[in-house]
This record gives sequence, C-alpha cells and structure tokens, in this order.
Amino acid sequence: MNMQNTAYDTTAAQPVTEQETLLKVRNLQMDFGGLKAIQDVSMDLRAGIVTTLVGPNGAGKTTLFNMITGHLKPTAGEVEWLGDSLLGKPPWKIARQGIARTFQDLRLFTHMTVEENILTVMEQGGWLWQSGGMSAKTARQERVASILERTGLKDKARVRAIDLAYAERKFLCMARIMATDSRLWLLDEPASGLDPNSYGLFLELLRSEVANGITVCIIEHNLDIVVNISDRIAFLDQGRLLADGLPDEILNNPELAAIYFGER
Ligand SMILES: Nc1ncnc2c1ncn2[C@@H]1O[C@H](COP(=O)(O)OP(=O)(O)OP(=O)(O)O)[C@@H](O)[C@H]1O
Repeated sequence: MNMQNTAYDTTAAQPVTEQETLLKVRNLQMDFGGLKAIQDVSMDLRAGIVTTLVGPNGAGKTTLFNMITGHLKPTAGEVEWLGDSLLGKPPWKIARQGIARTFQDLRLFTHMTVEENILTVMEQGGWLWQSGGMSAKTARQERVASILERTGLKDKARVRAIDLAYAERKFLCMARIMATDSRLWLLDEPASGLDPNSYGLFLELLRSEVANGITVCIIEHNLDIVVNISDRIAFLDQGRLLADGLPDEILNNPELAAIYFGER
C-alpha cells in the first residue's frame, strides 16, 4: 500500500519480534455452506502489541474474531490461548479467560446509562470482589470514575446510551472493554465513523492502554489509524492470510495495495 501521503508516527511502530504469544490460531477454516470464509489461516497474537487485521470487505476479518471468541465453531483448525485450546468453549468462558471484544454494531444496553453499561461488565467479570482493602463500593466508584475520565465520558455518566452522540457510543464500547480487565482486546472497527478529533482521542487512549500492558487486535479500514497504531499487520483477502508482518513490509507492498483498493 502506498502510504507516502499518510502521516507515519514511527514511535507507534517499532520493530516487534520477540514477545510472548498469547493467542495462536492454526490452520483455521470456516465454511458457510459452499462459501469458504476462512481458509487455512495461521497466525499469532503477541503480548503487549497492536496487531491490525486489514483486508477488503468480506475478507473474513470478523469471522476470524467470531471463531476466537467462541461465537462461531470453526470447520477445522485450532485456537489456543496461552497454550490451551479454546475450541468448544462458549463465549462467556472465553471472555472470563481474559479475551474481550467489541462489535461493529456496538451492542450497548441502549436504555441504560453510561455508568450502568460499565457496571454490568464489571459485575459479570467478578471485578467487584477484587477491591484490595477498599470497600467494594469505593473501589467500584473509583474504577468507574477513572474509566469515564480516560474515555472522555466524565460528564455523561448518567446519560442513557441511546442519548449519546455516535462518537460517545464508540467510546462507551471502549469503556466497557476497559472495565472487563481483560488481557487481550479484539476491537472490530472501533474508530469507524469517528471525527478527526475523536479519533485523536481514540489513538491516545489505545496507546496508553497498550503501554499499560493490554494486547490489542484491531480490525480497521481507516488507513490513518492503521498506520499510526499498528505494530504488526495481518492482511486477509477472500479468507486467506496473504501477509503477516511489520507495518513497513505490508504497507509498502504494491500487490497488497492493489488488492486493498480493488485494483487487481
Ligand atoms: N453467519 C454467516 N453466514 C453466512 N455467511 C457469512 C456469515 N458470516 C459471514 N459470512 C460471509 O463470510 C464472508 C466473510 O465475512 P466477514 O464479515 O468475516 O468479512 P469482513 O472481512 O469482516 O468484512 P467487512 O470488512 O465488510 O466487515 C463474507 O462473504 C460474509 O458474507
């Protein structure tokens, strides 16, 4: 992809090669009837970095997430989290192991307030019991306040999700994933539809969470975001993993650019 005209923040994309592998997928396949949505995909998600999944519409990116999180049962292949197979586990068990995700269609509790949306996740995760000496109530309040602050939603705590602006809803999705205390975040187009201001805030938030030890795999179409946030990029097309490497290698590959921009 020719990125020459795009601002490239090199601090976000240092060569990354040695990290522990948190999640492995091996020879994954997903058939929907005659459609081979994922074909023989093997890749690793390494700890503490941002891996971006890119590829044209219908490439199989969300399907890959769905197989990792137990929302779809692969036709063949293996998914391993810290060496243990995730196959056959229901989504809630996989979530409890430390893998959280967001969805393209947001899936917020629209008639609950921002604060309530966050609290439901914390309660599901059992976080309230880990209050480290503080009363559970104080710990919970501090935790929610910190998440609201970091996601720019401090003044919206008591606003219902349905009454938020679109960008605020996207940040509420981020707030909810933060509240899970998961180690790996799978983000499905978290920045789509954000205005430039909001996506500056989004990049800042993601960078600071990664600096604090979160591992991220993100599906993203916005090339500015891809360029600015990726430590590794995996390129999918028609269910196949065509390339998986450092951003420079992928973004400067003219064959991948032609596929991405529909010019093949
Ligand atoms: N549940 C399903 N049943 C049948 N076909 C499906 C199902 N889910 C996805 N597909 C098909 O599988 C292919 C891959 O879809 P997927 O949503 O994973 O692509 P994607 O790369 O995430 O696309 P986009 O960037 O548009 O979100 C598409 O052809 C899609 O229509």
